[in-house]
Amino acid sequence: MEFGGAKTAASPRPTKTRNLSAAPDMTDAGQTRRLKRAKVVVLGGDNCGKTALCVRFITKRFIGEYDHKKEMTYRCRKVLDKEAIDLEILDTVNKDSGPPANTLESAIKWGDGFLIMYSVTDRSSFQSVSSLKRLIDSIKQTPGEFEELKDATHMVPSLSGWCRCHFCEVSVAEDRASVDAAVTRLVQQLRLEFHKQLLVLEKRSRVLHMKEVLRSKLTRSKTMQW
Ligand SMILES: Nc1nc2c(ncn2[C@@H]2O[C@H](COP(=O)(O)OP(=O)(O)OP(=O)(O)O)[C@@H](O)[C@H]2O)c(=O)[nH]1
Repeated sequence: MEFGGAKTAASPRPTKTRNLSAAPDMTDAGQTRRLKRAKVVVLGGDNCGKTALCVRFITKRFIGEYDHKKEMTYRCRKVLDKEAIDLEILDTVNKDSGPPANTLESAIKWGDGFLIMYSVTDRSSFQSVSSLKRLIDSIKQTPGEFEELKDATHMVPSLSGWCRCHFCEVSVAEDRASVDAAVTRLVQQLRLEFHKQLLVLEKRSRVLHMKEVLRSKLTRSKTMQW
């Protein structure tokens, strides 16, 4: 999970899909033991730059104004850290009163990884970071450390540690590399998680295999006694 400030110096889902470059589950590693696809959800307050970030990442361009009233899923194939990955990036809409809770919840259920954005020129967007992280933690059952936050609510490094998120400072307008770095960092974390899950699955299947071998040996020796 990532969160970041922007604007200066950071399914089955019924959404429109825009395929801006090429084609894309965590579980689909094939035999190559690598993460081939990932679903990323971009979250954040109103006008904090979510669409700008998605468009910048995919097309490399910053166009300034974005006609964006509905959530949109972008698909692209990217080579990040020298490995190709098919990404589905869901750009959520957060107009004024915010999206209906069920829309946000289903977006979070759908996603593998999350970019929570805020704008350094909009304090309220920064304040919404913690509620978004709480929502992700409750839906994905990931650990948060909210009870430890005391007076440091407005300090970014504290919020980053408190949220257990990596923090990136991004300028979508002026620094494309910072956008790529933020997404790459998220994909690195997803790859790490994927490999952890793979190891757990392999361990489980080895245990099951050993149990099966032992059971068949025991059955055979009983048969011989009879
Ligand atoms: N100066 C500057 N402006 C930015 C940056 N990123 C986005 N903006 C501007 O901020 C405004 C909002 O950007 P959007 O990408 O539409 O924000 P959003 O979060 O998708 O907006 P909604 O989903 O409609 O709430 C636009 O006018 C962008 O041009 C940035 O890095 N620097």
